[in-house]
Amino acid sequence: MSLVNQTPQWQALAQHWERLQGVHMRDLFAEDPQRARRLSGEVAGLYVDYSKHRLTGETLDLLLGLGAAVDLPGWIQRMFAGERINATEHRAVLHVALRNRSNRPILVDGEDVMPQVNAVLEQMAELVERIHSGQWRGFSGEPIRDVVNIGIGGSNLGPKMVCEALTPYHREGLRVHFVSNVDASHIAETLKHLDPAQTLFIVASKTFTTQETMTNAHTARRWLVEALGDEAAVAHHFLAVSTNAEKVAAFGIDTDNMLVFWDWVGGRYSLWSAIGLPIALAVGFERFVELLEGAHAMDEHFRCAPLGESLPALLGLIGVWYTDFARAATHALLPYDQHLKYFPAYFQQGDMESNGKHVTREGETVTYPTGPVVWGEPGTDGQHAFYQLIHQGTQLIPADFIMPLTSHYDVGDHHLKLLANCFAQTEALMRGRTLEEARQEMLAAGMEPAEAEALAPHRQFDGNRPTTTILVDQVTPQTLGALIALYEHKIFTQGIVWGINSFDQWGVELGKQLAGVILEELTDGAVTARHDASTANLLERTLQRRA
Ligand SMILES: O=P(O)(O)OC[C@H]1O[C@](O)(CO)[C@@H](O)[C@@H]1O
Repeated sequence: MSLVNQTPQWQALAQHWERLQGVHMRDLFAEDPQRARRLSGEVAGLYVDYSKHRLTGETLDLLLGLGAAVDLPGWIQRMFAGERINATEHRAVLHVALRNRSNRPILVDGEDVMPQVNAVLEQMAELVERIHSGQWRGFSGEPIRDVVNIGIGGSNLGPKMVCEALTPYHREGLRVHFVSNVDASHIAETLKHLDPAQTLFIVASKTFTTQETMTNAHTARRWLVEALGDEAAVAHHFLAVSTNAEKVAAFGIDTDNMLVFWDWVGGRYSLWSAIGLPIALAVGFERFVELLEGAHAMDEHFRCAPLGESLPALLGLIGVWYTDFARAATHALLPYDQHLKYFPAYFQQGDMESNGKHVTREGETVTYPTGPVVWGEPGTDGQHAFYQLIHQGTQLIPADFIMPLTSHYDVGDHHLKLLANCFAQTEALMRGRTLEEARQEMLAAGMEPAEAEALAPHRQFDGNRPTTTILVDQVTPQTLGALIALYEHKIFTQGIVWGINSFDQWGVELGKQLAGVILEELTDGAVTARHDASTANLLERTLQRRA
């Protein structure tokens, strides 16, 4: 296929944006009392309001036309059918199989993957039971009290985000920690408080070659063996989750203590696999299954709903509208739930590693923006930090507000205040405040007319700033599963529209390769490779100062 921006559907959207950019959402709401009802939907416990967007029925028709032009429905079917849609790595993309609670056969090269998926789930359930019940003993016979997940990127962010999000469901008696950074402070500070005799490490790495993870795993191993005085202790204190049995065995972890997953599970889509073991340990295996169920409900919606009713597809297409036509460079994720504090970081990897691509699947350079910069913080902290720019800055920042209607913490009127803030922000971002409104408010408060006149431009807000509001009754394993799957499929939708491969990550390779060369130089104390003048100078200076 040629570039998507050469299609008539794209051209029509570009012209449509020209016409629509002067239109204010206030007027769209005033013209259509049914707008909020029409532009919202409910799936798998999520209520999604996408009415506060700079779009009309015509915009949606054009966007859906674009989705049809790139054969989005066909690509969805290809993913669910186990086709090798990750062409640069010759892999299927089947995180949906990991949570396929219907057990419908999903074939890769003619083989149903569901029996393997179910076998690992059973293995996880048994392991969790053994650890929770105290049957699993450490080398000196003590039960496990602390679990340390050692992994990075997709082998860290997913389980860490979900464990934090489900804090109200945590079981007593077992603490789960995460170590990812190769910065020694991360592992040193984590281990400082732990008793080796009661600590279990999960070394989580799809490849089992990642420098940071292997370094941390070796440090943990040394710490354990030094404390317990015997290499044999490793078998009692280390589990591995990986696709690479050979490397696991080479590290010294008994492959009986290994949980597998498969090359058709992308790292950033792997929390549903055995990579989710820390989640099952933190909240119990039944809750982990509920998480899978929530995601499965969203998967079924994405697989079966017509594009015009598919919430992930609609959110994806609306995202394309802003990225490519309104030229918004970033997208904010703003969860109004303290325990969703890692949600933006999780989808930084999810979105930016997936859609931060500059060539199409066929290798042609794109001439339109692809994945936006994703960022965010929980409300209300964000309100007191960066919302100023979202309200009155010169950049257009579409933002998602994620709001549970009830809290797990019944404390005074905190939650009402949180709700009020969330709704107030989206209302203010949409409506803004005109110059005249700003003036009148100040005069009504008794301000001198001259001062009111001078201040009015500062207190005026354009509004017309787009937001999506996602409501859940409560953050539960099910609603969280559905929420994550919603975003995964949104990212998929956008990758298909942009014609890119959302499932490889070649962009992280070069840095890794160069780090290998530089590490050797730093270890040997001599700069021998060819570097640019800046890097060479920095390395020389580092070597001198550390000598
Ligand atoms: O699970 P692994 O193989 O250690 O990889 C960790 C992470 O590194 C990356 O390859 C990026 O460097 C991610 O895609 C992945 O999630």
